[in-house]
Amino acid sequence: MSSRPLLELEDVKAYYRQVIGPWKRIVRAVDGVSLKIYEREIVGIVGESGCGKSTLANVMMMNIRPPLMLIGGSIKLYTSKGIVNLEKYDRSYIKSSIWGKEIAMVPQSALNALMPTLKIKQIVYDAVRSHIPDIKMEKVVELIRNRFRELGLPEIAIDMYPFELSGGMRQRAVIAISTLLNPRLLVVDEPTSALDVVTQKAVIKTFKDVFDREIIKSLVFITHDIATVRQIATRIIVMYAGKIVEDSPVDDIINKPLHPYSEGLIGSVLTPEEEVKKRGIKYIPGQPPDLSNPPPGCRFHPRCPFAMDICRREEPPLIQVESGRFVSCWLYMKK
Ligand SMILES: Nc1ncnc2c1ncn2[C@@H]1O[C@H](COP(=O)(O)OP(=O)(O)OP(=O)(O)O)[C@@H](O)[C@H]1O
Repeated sequence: MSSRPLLELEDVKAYYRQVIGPWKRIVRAVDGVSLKIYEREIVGIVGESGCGKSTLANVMMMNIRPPLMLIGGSIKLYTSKGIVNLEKYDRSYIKSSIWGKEIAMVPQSALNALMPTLKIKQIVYDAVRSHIPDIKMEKVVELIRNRFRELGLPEIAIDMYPFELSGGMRQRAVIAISTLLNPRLLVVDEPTSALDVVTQKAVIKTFKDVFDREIIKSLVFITHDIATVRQIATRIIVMYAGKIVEDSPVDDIINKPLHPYSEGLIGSVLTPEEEVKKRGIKYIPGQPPDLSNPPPGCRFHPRCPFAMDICRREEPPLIQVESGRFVSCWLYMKK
């Protein structure tokens, strides 16, 4: 990992406005998140369903549409031409100048979102034209052919319809397509959840290839599946109820998680793994809070076996406790 940042979020708050019949409520899906993604790293963002991972992915892309609202904070992208504060630009500028070229995303639904009536090359042509309006089909086909060849995908797939490809091949094609213009940062949301274990490995290998061949500089991999992400990530960020609770290098967090929630999460899903098995299965009692009415203080305190008075009253800041390790927990604050 280099120390050159690619993306920096500072105190970002992104909330949904929900209207259910006569009731209105605000869901605080991303609530005061600060993080940096550096060049040449693969960052896994993990947490239970509903903790705000997909919302954070959309915030990183500045893909914010109602009912999601950006309430505050800054999203700084370090591009090849300088720093761009994404929150200051409108959607059309971001779409034409940033997406695909500087930062690209494979959303959760990508596997099924490919238009079934169009061949892969036509889908790619339409997508690339939204970034480069005057590009010719021949040029796009040449780009896809080269990229498919580079990533070991069969070139024949370019002339096929999405339904003619297997799930794994479709996901690998999506990776090839989304990195066609060599974006510096690729953000992927649950890219392997719908796939069987063997196919997951092939998809992970494709991510490794785009990273190792420096087609992209860095990768953000969002998932609830720690077992998969640990095969590829260099750093893990754990989210709980719209906030970051821990940010640590992958081996450190697996061997010695700092936050009680990280320990519970890793212990509940990675128990076949030697280093985790020694600590035993950790069960986290209770449910994550309703994000329209989160508890005061630390949001994890109602489920935390170590909760103290201060945890019920005051929100813990995210502090550095060791080199490269950050945690948001009062247990680590010096008295
Ligand atoms: N379009 C929406 N309108 C209102 N609330 C939403 C919307 N999308 C998500 N939410 C709420 O925002 C919170 C965070 O959701 P988000 O999808 O970001 O979590 P997640 O960690 O990605 O979950 P999953 O793993 O299930 O996709 C949840 O409480 C969810 O119900």
